[in-house]
Amino acid sequence: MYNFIVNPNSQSGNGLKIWKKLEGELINRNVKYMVHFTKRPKHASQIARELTKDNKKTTIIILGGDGTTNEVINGIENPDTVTLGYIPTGSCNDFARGYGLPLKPLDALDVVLNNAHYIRPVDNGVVVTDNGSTKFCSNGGFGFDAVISQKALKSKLKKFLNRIKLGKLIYVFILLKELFFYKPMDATVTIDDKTYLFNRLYFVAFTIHPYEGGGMKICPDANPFDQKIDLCVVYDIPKLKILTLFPLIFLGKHVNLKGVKVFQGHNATIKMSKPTAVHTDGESYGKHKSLSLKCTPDQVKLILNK
Ligand SMILES: Nc1ncnc2c1ncn2[C@@H]1O[C@H](COP(=O)(O)OP(=O)(O)OP(=O)(O)O)[C@@H](O)[C@H]1O
Repeated sequence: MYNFIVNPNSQSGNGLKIWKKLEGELINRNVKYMVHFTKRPKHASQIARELTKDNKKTTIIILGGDGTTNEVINGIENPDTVTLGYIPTGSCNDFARGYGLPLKPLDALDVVLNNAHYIRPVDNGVVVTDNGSTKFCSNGGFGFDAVISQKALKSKLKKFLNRIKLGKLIYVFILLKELFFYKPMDATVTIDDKTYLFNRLYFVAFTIHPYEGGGMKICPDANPFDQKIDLCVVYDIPKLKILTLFPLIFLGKHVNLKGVKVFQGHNATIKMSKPTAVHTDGESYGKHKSLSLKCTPDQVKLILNK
């Protein structure tokens, strides 16, 4: 039996339309399922908690964007009893990209339902701050990239752009506006006991798989099965050069440029000279001065395309 957690509001309301199409397919194929609609932010965590609290084997299929996937991961009580499937209906869908899953919902449903798939334990990260911790399944950011993501979440323009299937453009608009005001800061980054000092740091992106922000290969060599966190630090670059950097990130060609450093490790600690924005999977995690990162030892299993 499949438990579908559906965010009808993903991609600014398209989630519901997509679910209706998929539900027709489930009925045609005589598939046994239950559907649980999310009714508000964080509700996906609550649903996932309810579905997994009794330690029985459960299959959960997420229909939503990266934010919904983050909420489900954070709600699951006993990760090793859970098999996850994923139908991307968000505006970024980096989780699907990171695991080579189809971006078209009907094709993604096919991966879940057909026997031509395999199931593998996958990495999830955890961010620990002074105020608590949260898990992430794709990526996060500390600094300027988190400012962009937090502003995008509040943007009314995002809704409009999603409606005309250009949701990703919002990040370009906000980048251009916020870059003008952003003040880079000093920071230290410690990876597996080695500490690096950065001046004029813009942001540290941290990832499980290569993708962030709707297809940017921010850490091209990240491997979602290696129990390591990958980091990309951007620092000490003139602001105008940052603009030329972003198109290169889509191709993963930024990593050897001056002002960009990529790292990989089991543990990382980042300390900023002042509190700054944090995002996890595109969702806001407030402002912090320091945080630590690692992969969770307990892994969920994910249905993957052969
Ligand atoms: N019924 C609902 N009404 C309003 N918001 C909801 C509802 N259900 C979930 N949400 C919120 O919707 C937000 C966006 O969801 P999600 O990230 O899945 O889609 P997206 O923003 O379109 O995709 P992406 O993260 O890939 O850009 C999440 O923060 C979630 O908490």
